[in-house]
Amino acid sequence: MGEQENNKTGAGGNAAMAADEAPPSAKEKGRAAADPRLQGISDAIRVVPHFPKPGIMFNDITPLLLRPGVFKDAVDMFVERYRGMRIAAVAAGVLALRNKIQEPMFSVAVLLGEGRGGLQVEVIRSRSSARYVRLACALVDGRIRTADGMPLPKLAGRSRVRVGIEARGFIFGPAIALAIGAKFVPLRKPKKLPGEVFSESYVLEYGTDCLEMHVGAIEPGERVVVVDDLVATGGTLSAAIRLIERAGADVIECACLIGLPKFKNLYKLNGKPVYILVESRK
Ligand SMILES: O=P(O)(O)OC[C@H]1O[C@H](OP(=O)(O)OP(=O)(O)O)[C@H](O)[C@@H]1O
Ligand SMILES: Nc1ncnc2[nH]cnc12
Repeated sequence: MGEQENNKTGAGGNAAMAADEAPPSAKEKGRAAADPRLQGISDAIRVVPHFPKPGIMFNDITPLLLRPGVFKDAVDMFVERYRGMRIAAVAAGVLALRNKIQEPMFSVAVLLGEGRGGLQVEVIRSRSSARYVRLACALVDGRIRTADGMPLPKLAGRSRVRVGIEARGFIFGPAIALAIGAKFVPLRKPKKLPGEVFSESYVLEYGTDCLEMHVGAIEPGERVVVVDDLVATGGTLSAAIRLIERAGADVIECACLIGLPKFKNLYKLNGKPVYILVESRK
């Protein structure tokens, strides 16, 4: 699967669309551009030059959090986008399953074969040292084949999950999750979660880091939206997407309050779209 990215700004600014997706209609663009809440959100973000190190224009969301009306506007805009989103029954992408087959750390999938029905994969997912969950499925272009007759809806799942990335993602994620009736799954920095974890390293605008997620927090087939305050290089979101896909779940979209224009169109999110409310002012 080729990597492509898809930025959608709530401000209606230069959206770069995935090749196979229709561009937003003039009506959609007009509605987004006309939303008066976006100006208030943008104005409430403070840009601090040379923090945390020289050359970085730091986008500080704390002034926005001091203004409950603006904070609520930001949460509401995400809630309005995701509340009515129809959840399709797809367990995981072919890319994710192929990744699992190649990854010794998560060596839980075995390729059974490839036929007219698509790719047939046996997934054995470790939940704890004592217990294993065994699933067999085949996925190609969203079509699912079960190898042991497991009913499709049960395999695919229909639950909604909202994932928040430590630490600023935690500010927005739970509020949005509660409003849309989704569970909230924290992705944390290393050595914070007590249970068995998946780990992913990534590169930041100003360093490197690692994210962890509890094994079992997200089930195969669950549809997930990843929330963070800001996307710069996209390294954090990419790591989050990899973690979630390793759990066999499907990332529907990434949602960020702020996008940094200097990285626009440069980050690779495994073809996952990112919905951005406002672009950084400087
Ligand atoms: O697109 P990227 O280049 O990955 O950068 C974006 C990430 O950087 C910031 O978090 P940071 O790691 O500074 O930590 P914090 O949330 O704990 O403040 C921000 O909250 C995003 O998570
Ligand atoms: N310029 C920036 N401002 C705030 N958070 C960031 N995370 C990565 N780059 C950032």
